[in-house]
Amino acid sequence: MTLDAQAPPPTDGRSTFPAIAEYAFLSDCETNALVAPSGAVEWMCVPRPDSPSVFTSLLDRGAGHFRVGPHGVRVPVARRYIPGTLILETTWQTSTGWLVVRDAMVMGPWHNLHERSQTHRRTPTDHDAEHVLLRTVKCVSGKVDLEVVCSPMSDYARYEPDWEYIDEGYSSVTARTGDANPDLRLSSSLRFGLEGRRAQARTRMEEGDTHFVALAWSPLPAPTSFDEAAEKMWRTEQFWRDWITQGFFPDHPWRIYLQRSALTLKGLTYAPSGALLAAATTSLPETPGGERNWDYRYAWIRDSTFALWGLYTLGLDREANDFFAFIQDACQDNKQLQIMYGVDGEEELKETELTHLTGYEGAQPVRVGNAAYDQSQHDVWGAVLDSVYLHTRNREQLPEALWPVLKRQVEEAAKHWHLPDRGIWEVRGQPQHFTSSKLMCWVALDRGARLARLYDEPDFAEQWQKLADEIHADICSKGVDERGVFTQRYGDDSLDASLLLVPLLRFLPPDDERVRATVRAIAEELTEDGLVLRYRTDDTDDGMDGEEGTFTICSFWLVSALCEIGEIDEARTLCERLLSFGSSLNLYAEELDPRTGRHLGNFPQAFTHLALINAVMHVIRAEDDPGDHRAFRTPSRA
Ligand SMILES: OC[C@H]1O[C@H](O[C@H]2O[C@H](CO)[C@@H](O)[C@H](O)[C@H]2O)[C@H](O)[C@@H](O)[C@@H]1O
Repeated sequence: MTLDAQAPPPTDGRSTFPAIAEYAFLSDCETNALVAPSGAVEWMCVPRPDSPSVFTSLLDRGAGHFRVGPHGVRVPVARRYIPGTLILETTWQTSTGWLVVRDAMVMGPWHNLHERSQTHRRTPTDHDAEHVLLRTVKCVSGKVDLEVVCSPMSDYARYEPDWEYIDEGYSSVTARTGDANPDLRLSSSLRFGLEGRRAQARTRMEEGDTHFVALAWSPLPAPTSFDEAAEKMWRTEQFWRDWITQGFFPDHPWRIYLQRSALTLKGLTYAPSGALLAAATTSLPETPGGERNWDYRYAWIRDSTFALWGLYTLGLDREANDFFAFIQDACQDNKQLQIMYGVDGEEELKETELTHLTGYEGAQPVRVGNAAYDQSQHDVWGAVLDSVYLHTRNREQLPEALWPVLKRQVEEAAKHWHLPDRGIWEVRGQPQHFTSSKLMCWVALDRGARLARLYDEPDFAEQWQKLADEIHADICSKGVDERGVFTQRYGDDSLDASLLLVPLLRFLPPDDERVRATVRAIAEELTEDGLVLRYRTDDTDDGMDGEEGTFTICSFWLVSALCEIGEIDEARTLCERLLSFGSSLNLYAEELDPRTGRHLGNFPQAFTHLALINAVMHVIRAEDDPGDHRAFRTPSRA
């Protein structure tokens, strides 16, 4: 694809792509966007987060962007989120003045007042996405030349939209985007010129001047004046602050990391259905220039239920209701639970390659869809059962309509636990007897039996408990090597970081020698510069070539597991190090290169943020109660 002149290419061999961790994440809990430090939105998919993208510079420098910033300056002096929100504030200094830009995806009041929503399946709340990306600008000192360039390319940059003016003036324009995306409407206090595939505006701002630019993709009204824009920005700020205020955050220097992770997880929800996305992007490479590039814009049962665990730990439990309703929808008419779905419950996520895109720094292929959707992964039933048990026990309230669905999941685990599968890491090699898959089947039977007791079904409770004990014994005899370390798969001594879940899911108590041996072996033998790999790619047939970075969820799991076995100082040191690797906005991708600190893989990733919450809370609670380092129990794991 030809380079769109969004920035002159560097002449010194540097990448033209921002580092993955430099992107800011915006969301309205319906769709999301990534903003580069230059002020360019380089990734946005509308109307859904898994729709074709309309700005795709993230994956190809010539594939569309939307920039608001000063003319001639590409690097801001500061970027931050307005505290407690997903509103980005970028401060610019030029040779003549200072400019502050705020970016948000607008949240407004519930708007389906006279007719019901076509998209929302969950119980209406007081708020709803307004389908507007809003950018407000203020010159705070001197004079600054402001530049706006909106250059969308719809359908993953396969289609160049036509721009046209909406009325007699210059301030409202529409991009006709073809069939794959809704038309885009741009309204502003500025005057647009239409130049080929771009709508652009330029003006000289003086101290105290304000402007706004709003990009809308639905018939909902966008602001028509700066005052209206400021009011929408304020409402959005209130929405996020009200949400975060429902949580419990310890008075601790690490509070900001917890809040940012919670906000990121909330931003990865898809409110209309209750789904949670694994990440906002597709195909950000796990290996620089490599082929381990996947589409994460879907709802994995595993990632989602773990995310609910993270939110729950902070007292944020309302998202669970919507997700359980999503699962109930997915299983209606006795359908089998899949390991993942589209955000509106789509069952088929056919994987294809977008060969017209260069890929991030040349990493190909760029994939959309995910062929893992029809894999058998035997952790799925335990993930759901554990999540429901966690919420049920502590609310003392049983989700009755869900009980028949849950019973079926326990039965599935009972039927399949002894068979090989693709495992928690979704390997594309041959199915194996993965120990962590069997561990999660034990979780399904164990939590199923506990729930059956709560539902007063003693026969099921007894039958499931018996099988849980059998699986437990099987794992302890075949999934442990002669050193007493839990191994990746039966009959093989390879290590796997998913076995850090053994203490976290209460399979064995933390003072069991096998737990200590496993945690120590992973800490010492499955790390690169102290950060944890999922597994060694040379002893695991995952169907791919090349190496991968350290998997950050696993590094945070190690922090939690070290706390469990009483190694609090080591846990704190590792946690501090991991927190220092966060982006300047405290966001995380899937993986880290421990030598360079470079983030790799999709971004921002729910897995990493949910594990950060659990790790940080483990350390904080262990510090609060030094006499009993094992005082912390995740709520369901007593
Ligand atoms: O390792 C190959 C697999 O990588 C992806 O899976 C990973 O991401 C999922 C979503 O966060 C997560 O649930 C899983 O545990 C991870 O291994 C990819 O989605 C797969 O298609 C691919 O086979």
